Amino acid sequence: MVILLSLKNCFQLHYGLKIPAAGFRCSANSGLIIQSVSSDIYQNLAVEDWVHDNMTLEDRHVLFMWRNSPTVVIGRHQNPWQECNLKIMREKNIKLARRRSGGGTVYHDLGNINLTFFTSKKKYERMENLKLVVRALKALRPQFDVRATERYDLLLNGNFKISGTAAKLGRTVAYHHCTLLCNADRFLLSSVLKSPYKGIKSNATPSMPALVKNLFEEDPSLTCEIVMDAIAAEYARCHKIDHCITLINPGDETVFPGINMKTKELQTWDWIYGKTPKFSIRTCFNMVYKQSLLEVKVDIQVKHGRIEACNIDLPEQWLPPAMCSELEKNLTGSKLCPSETAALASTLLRVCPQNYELHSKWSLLCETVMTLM
Ligand SMILES: Nc1ncnc2c1ncn2[C@@H]1O[C@H](COP(=O)(O)OC(=O)CCCC[C@@H]2CCSS2)[C@@H](O)[C@H]1O
Repeated sequence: MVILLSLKNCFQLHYGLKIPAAGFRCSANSGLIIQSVSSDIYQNLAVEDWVHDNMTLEDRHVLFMWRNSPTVVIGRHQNPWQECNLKIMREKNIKLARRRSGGGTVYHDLGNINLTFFTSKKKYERMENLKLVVRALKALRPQFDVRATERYDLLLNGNFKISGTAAKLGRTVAYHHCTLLCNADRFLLSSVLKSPYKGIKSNATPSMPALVKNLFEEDPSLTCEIVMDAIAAEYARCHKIDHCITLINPGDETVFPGINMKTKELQTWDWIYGKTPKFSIRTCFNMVYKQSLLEVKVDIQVKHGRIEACNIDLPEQWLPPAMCSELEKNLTGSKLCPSETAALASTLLRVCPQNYELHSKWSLLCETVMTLM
């Protein structure tokens, strides 16, 4: 059963909020199932942050179900340049988000369900949650062969990953969240989760690529709504609560005071790219200029997503060293970001000697450096 309640009523009736909420009353009911009406990753991750930061969950638990428009979600300590193809993502309008939990990189679209299990830190139990999902799927289709692994993935037919897990343990509240691949675009998934950038050295958490499959490849008659309803039913049965899904709007400040600030923070360049652990790129390009081939070596140190040091090595007779140093100097301190580099390159071109050949060589060099971003 799905009901559209204002969460103000719902949370205020059922939950202890740390922040004061007018008319707050706490009922004996100990569990709640909510589903987001938004398919925006930043808003949905903000709901997780909000519940984590504002709710006291002693003896209470919440299941949050949510789906997103096409997005790549990296773990808290990951490097997006190392994990995904940022160029394809920009071309195809696929968002990039950094979540607060650790672990690897996954692809989301409306064919992927996300489940967040909130509990007190004491009651946090990833395997129990995954078993609940397995039971729900078995209740729907008893023939499904879905099992949880030691690393908390769900595998279909023993080989194919359909779910990945990550978690965040706060001081008192914890959450375990996982994906469930139902009918996501597998072609996009594999093309965006391949990094084209070579020569990256970093201590960032690497992902563990796996063979994936969609659950609906086993039974195309299923829909995400049917699956979410089955999971809600099993959650309700286990926690002895009503099988009722409360729809929430993560943009509603009257229900989630302060949530829009959280959403904004998750959208910032400084959070998504700037939180990348320090890394270096050492690579070599072959540039073609007037039918001749020349080699460029690039060595870049990146800290907080910004170029901390940069060395570009190319034949002196091709470009005056002073111009090359000018580019290095200007790149230092700037974001590892193609639009910032493009703006910087066009400013530099305006002040560079009015010589057609030098202009085109410098443009080519800037474009080449931008392919790293
Ligand atoms: N949506 C989805 N579901 C399952 N597996 C996926 C998915 N997308 C990619 N993959 C596969 O998992 C590996 C990465 O596995 P790895 O084990 O490195 O990482 C994870 O599983 C992280 C799960 C995070 C879950 C959060 C829940 C809500 S927000 S994101 C990737 O290379 C693909 O092979």
